[in-house]
Amino acid sequence: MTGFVGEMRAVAMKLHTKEQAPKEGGIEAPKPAVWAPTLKGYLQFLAESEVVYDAFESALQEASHPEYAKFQNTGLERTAALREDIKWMQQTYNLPAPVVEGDGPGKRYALHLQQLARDDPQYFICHYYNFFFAHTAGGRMIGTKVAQMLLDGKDLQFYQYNGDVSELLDGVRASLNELAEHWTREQKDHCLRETQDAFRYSGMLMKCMTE
Ligand code: HEM
Repeated sequence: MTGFVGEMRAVAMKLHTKEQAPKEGGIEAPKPAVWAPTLKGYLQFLAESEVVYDAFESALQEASHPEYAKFQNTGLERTAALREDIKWMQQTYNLPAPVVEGDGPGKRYALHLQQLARDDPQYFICHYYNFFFAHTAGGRMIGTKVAQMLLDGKDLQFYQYNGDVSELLDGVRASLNELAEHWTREQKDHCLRETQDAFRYSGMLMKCMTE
């Protein structure tokens, strides 16, 4: 993959375990014990994720840095789809509305993103790339697995896009590369250094599935 997106991808792939991404993962980790998501936990994960997508999408709309406008209405937005899925899960499985706590992983990440969007565009863009692209790769794999285990194979709106997702991703890759052309080498390195934190925050969200 060319341009700065290629650099961001290479750093992200090294932070995967070999179990997660056998071809490119760089981390040797013991095989996890049986992974057992629950309906309640998965619903919580969707609700926490909605808060995070909303924070990303609102910050991009607000565009406190004008270059964020490139990432408005890309077709990768997920907030509306998540709202539908959350309603569907509650109704179908007769579950209470999930409560998103102020000190939970979704709200904490959202708050952090609001601050980064204002104060540190390179860090914010690093989170944007990792969060939105992870969802279409490993996120989709997890979604398929959970659907088979718990939802009778139901394909949630969260995993469905209007149009060909690989074309949507290519459009965003081109915008990311264009944006980074205006960055110095120091700014690019600064952006890449935030990848680990993007993994850390996403990891906290994913933990909800098994709780
Ligand atoms: C259980 C967790 C995960 C699994 C199983 C997983 C798996 C994968 C796999 C197999 C790929 C390669 C896709 C391909 O190009 O063929 C990938 C790509 C990627 N993953 Fe993950 N991943 C996980 C978690 C994460 C997390 C937490 C992040 C960061 C927040 C992340 C960020 C990315 C990015 C940025 C790519 C590149 C996507 C692209 O080039 O389009 N992944 N993941």
